[in-house]
Amino acid sequence: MSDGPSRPMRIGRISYTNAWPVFHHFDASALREPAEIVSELPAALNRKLRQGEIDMAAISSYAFGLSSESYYLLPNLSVSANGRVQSILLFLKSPLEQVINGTIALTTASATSVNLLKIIMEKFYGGKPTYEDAEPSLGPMLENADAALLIGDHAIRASWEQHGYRVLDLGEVWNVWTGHWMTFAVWAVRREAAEANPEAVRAIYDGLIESKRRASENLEPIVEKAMQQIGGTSEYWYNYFANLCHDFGPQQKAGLSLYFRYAQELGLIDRPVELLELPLPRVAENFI
Ligand SMILES: C=C(O[C@@H]1C=C(C(=O)O)C=C[C@H]1O)C(=O)O
Repeated sequence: MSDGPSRPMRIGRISYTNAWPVFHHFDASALREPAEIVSELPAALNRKLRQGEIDMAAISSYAFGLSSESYYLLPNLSVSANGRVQSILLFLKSPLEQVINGTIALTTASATSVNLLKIIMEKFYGGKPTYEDAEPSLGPMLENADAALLIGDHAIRASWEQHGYRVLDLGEVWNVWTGHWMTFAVWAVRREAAEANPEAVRAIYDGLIESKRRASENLEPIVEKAMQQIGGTSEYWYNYFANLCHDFGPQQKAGLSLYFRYAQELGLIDRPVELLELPLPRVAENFI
C-alpha cells in the first residue's frame, strides 16, 4: 500500500455547464485518498495546472498543446462537438467582411476558442483582425469592437438576449470548413502527479468516467440544475447536452490533431503536439 500523497490531490473543475456531466456525480470526499476540487473558468485552470497549483484538471485543449510534454491526457474524456456547439459564439456588430479585418474582443476565459477564431479568421477567411482581450460581457465588449467572442455560460446567456447581432457558432464553422469534430477541452494530469500518486490518480479517473456514464444514462438532474442556476428551458438544455460529446475517441483526436497542425502553421503553437494518454493498467476483470 502507498502512504498516499503528502497533500490532497487538487482537481480542477471547469465551472461552465459544458463540463457538468463529467463532474456532477463525482464525489471527491468518497475517495480513499484525500482530494480537493478547485472550480474555475478554463483560463484560470490552464494557468493553475501549468504552475502545479493543481494536479489534474479539465483544461482548454490549446493549453494542453502548449504544455503537452508535462501532461498526460485522461483517456476518453473531452468536451467536443461535431458541428454546432451553441456556446462558442462570435457576435457580429459589423458585417463579416468588415470583421475579418476589423477589431474583435476576445473573452479572457478561453484559450482553445480564441485560437480557433484566429484559425478561422486568418486561415479560412483570409483576414487579419486586431484582437483585444476583454472581460466576458457582450455590451461592453462591443462598444469598441466589430465582433465579440464569448464561450461557455457567458455565450449561452448572451445568446438569449434580444441583441439583434448575427452570431457565428465556431464549432459549426470549423466543421463546415474541415469536416471534423472540434475538441474544446480535455482532461489532463501533470506527469509528476501521475507518477507520484498512480493509485489516487486512477481512483479519480475512475470516478470521472463513472460520473460521465451516469450522466449519459440520466441527464435530468443536470438539466434541472442548469435551469436553476443559469435559466432557460429543459428543451434548451437537453438539446445543448445532446450536441456535446464527452468522449475522446479517434474522430475527436483527428479533429484536435488538425487544429494543432493549423495552430502550428499560424505560429500559435511552436511545435507538434503528441496526444499522449495516461497509461492505464488493465483491470483484472478484463481477464476473467
Ligand atoms: C464548449 C466549450 O468548451 C470550452 C472552451 C474552452 C476554451 O475555449 O478554451 C475551454 C473549456 C471549455 O469550457 C464552452 O466553453 O462552451
